[in-house]
Amino acid sequence: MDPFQNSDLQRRKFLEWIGLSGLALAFPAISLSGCQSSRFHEDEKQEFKNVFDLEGLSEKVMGKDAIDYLNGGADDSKTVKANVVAYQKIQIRARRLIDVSTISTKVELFGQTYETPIILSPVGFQKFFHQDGEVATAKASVKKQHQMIVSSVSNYSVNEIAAQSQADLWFQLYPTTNREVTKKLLERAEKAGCKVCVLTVDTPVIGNRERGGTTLTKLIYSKELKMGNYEGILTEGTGIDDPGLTWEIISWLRANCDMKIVLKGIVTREDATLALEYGVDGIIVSNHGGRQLESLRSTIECLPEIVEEIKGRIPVLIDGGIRRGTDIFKALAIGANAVCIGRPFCWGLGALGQEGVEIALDILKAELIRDMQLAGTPSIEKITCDFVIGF
Ligand SMILES: Cc1cc2nc3c(=O)[nH]c(=O)nc-3n(C[C@H](O)[C@H](O)[C@H](O)COP(=O)(O)O)c2cc1C
Ligand SMILES: CC(C)CC(=O)C(=O)O
Repeated sequence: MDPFQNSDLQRRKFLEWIGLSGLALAFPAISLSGCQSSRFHEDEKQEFKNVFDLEGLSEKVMGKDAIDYLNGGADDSKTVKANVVAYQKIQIRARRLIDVSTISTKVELFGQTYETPIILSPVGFQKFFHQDGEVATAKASVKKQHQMIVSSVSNYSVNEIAAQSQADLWFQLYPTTNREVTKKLLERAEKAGCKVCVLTVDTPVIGNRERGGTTLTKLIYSKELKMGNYEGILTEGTGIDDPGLTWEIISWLRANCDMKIVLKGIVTREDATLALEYGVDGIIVSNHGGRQLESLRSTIECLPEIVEEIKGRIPVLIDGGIRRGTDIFKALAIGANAVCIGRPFCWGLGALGQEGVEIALDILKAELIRDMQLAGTPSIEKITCDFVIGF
């Protein structure tokens, strides 16, 4: 496994891939070497029509282990596919002759206004995709004004990411089997300025990642790709997933941190009810991008019963399979307050570092805005269930 990407190779492969290898000579200023400083010629950016173009490039420049780890799911990846396919079954009901000359994508979550409803899901080990890892992602999220959620198993620590990017981050927590260690993780996140703790509840054990083989285990024990948040605190025998976790964790978190608590991984009405009873601040409808339990429903199929149960009392977010502006539109119409994306921004990161993440975010936001114009919904609040059918 070679975790560190060769930037010159990325540049050469990129130019070959888009059939512009001549540009290397014609535009010496267009450089991929040292991805942090690379800037793309506008014409080159046009080559990325959608996030799948970034996926294509990421497959050319990342190693096989990294691609398998990123794109793989549990067992036969049926739920990975279901997440994507389910959006195609839903259709949009557009309204006509509505002034869409100005579009607002602003949303309010946890008492704060966000420029867009598109949030970056927590994704671990981002240095495996690009040497600048989570710092590149965070810089792109700041520049493009999207919220980023930092994974517990990030390579850069939450503190390093915040310091290098000036981002206001949310922190995703995998509680360890040792509460003293978990407490220190929370302290680190709060010190880095995080106001929201996203507690992932779908990982009592790690799913059967057949496609990636032993890659995830190697990542967890890698000396080169260390897990920054655990530096100096992970004690011998402490598990980073806790099969003994129960709803009791919510009151423990309340007692041990001041962050808002958002549950990530809710897929049923019953657990939405319990989330309300335990007083969490929000939920993310998620099946971990199909990486944990195989044969779960797609998340967009889970959303209606959860929205019905929550009745607007706390924000409901969703992730899994979102690849197009129309997918975002459909999720918002069915009742999500915001959406999160995982693999699409990682394709950008793997392909081009920070610039690639920016391109992925630009593409999805531009698609959403155009779709809102075409559907006749000038603001996010206008996107209601009257605008979709077939869910
Ligand atoms: C490579 C990879 C690593 C992930 N790491 C984490 C993680 O550390 N914590 C977590 O809660 N979810 C993690 N997830 C799940 C994502 O947060 C998210 O739920 C999922 O990627 C959404 O589906 P999508 O990739 O189809 O957009 C990971 C997903 C991927 C693809
Ligand atoms: C299970 C974690 C260690 C990483 C993760 O969330 C993932 O690979 O999906």
